[in-house]
Amino acid sequence: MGPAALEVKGPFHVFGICYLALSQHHGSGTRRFLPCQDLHSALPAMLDLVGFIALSVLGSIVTVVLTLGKRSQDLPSFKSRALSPASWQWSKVSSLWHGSGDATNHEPNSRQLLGEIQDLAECHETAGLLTDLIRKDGAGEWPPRSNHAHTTWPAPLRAYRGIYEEMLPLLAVAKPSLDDDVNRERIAAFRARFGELLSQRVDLPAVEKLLQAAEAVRVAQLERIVPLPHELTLPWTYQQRHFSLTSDSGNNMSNLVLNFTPSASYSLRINDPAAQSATITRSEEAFARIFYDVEALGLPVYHAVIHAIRARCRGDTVACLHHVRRITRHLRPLLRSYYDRVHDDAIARSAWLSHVQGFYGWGAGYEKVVEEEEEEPQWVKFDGLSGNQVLLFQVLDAFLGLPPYLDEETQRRNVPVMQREFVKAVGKHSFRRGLEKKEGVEGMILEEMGEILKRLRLFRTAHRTRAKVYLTQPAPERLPMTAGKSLLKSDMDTSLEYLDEFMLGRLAQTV
Ligand code: HEM
Repeated sequence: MGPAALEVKGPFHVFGICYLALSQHHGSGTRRFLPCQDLHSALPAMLDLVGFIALSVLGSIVTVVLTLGKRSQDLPSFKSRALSPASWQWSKVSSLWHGSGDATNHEPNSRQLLGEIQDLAECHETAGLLTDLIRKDGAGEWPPRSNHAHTTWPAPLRAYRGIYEEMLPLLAVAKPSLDDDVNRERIAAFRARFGELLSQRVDLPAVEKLLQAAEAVRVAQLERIVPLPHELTLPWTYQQRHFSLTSDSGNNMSNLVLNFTPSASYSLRINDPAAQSATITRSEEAFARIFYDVEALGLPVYHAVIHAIRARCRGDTVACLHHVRRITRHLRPLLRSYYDRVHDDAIARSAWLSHVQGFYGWGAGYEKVVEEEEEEPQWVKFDGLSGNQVLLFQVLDAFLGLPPYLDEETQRRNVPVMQREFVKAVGKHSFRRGLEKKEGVEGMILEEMGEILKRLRLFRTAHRTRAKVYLTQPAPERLPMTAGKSLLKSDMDTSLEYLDEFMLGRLAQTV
């Protein structure tokens, strides 16, 4: 995802709280203030940032509720609904040989896929890790279904939802002001109101008690930069620990995917439909929905990945081919959710940079890093949310034996630990490079994997072009910045060159 505009080094907002089970964001503790000049340049965006905190909090609430309430109900049935792998997968083996294996009508639904994956947990490391990921971070579902029925939430958490609703109209302005005094005044008014509502309505000891009940281990609090109300930072710290993420900025799962209800309606908005144009609100939703769809349509891909690996391990090349073909087939609708939306008609270029991207993209917060040879700790800025955190692409890359796009440190900051482990195991068992036979079923598998690679290259080529179009829209109130790479160079042309290096580099690696 991308770029955006303003570098908010400041507060890091909270959250990725939405994770399903107590996800992340941070917390309280010591904070550093930004240098004045950074704060000054960041002013127009601060409102958004603080607004985002509200959303994050809401997310964390959702997460907590889901964790506490839903797991116990869902997990047993998750198991009982499992299908036997043999019940569907071999129905059209003969057609595979002719490359026409269309098992669409035999594809299990997501409930069945979940059951299948769980049944395989004991059989293969990748299935075991995916099962853990789905059970612990998804409460038995994938993508995680957060509980948006807030009247059912534990009482201490309900206050957050009310505050979100009250603050929503103040989150975004139709036309960002370039006048610093005006912005400063809005920011101060926003924060004052937000702080007032939080301190009046949130029973923090009760919130903490609830969160403590869901957590077994206590760890040291993380340091922060901008002072945020304790009512926000405390729940975030718990979630951050639960998901083993260090970034204060949240991530794709917490800040986007979990804003959808179990029936896939977009629930936690940034732009208030009562106050913003339809173009803005439609663009925001279309953008967010790509990430939700990619994860929802990713489940059969993950299922096919573990089956393909397992089949390969036991030397069953026909089964392996079948599952590799399932991956290719599922990629079509999955990538369509990107292709059909990332254009001006669905996500207006005039709205994206100014009213959508910033909320997701700001890299807020710093991490203290002590290098061996350095006496003084270094402060490393967190990235915001980026498409580079999406599980699906990491799994596909690993399956094809490509090196990870994100380095280990960035993964540790922005990718939940269970997702990291699943991806790592898939990479460990990747077999494409070991396929030598150019004929027979092995040759067909190799060819099919080449098809997946081709689709990935196509996505990366299209993404490079489309991203540039969105990044080059005028947004004078912002500094050049991207979600994944934080503050860029001083002007957009140089910044684009810099970004292009990453995208081009990744394209070159996709072979
Ligand atoms: C208009 C919207 C978007 C823009 C401007 C944009 C921009 C960018 C930029 C500049 C990068 C390279 C820097 C980085 O690593 O963050 C990037 C990486 C990436 N983006 Fe986006 N992005 C957008 C939407 C999306 C969407 C909707 C997806 C997928 C659902 C996505 C998936 C990725 C992935 C997987 C990467 C990592 C590099 C790769 O695998 O090729 N992006 N994006």
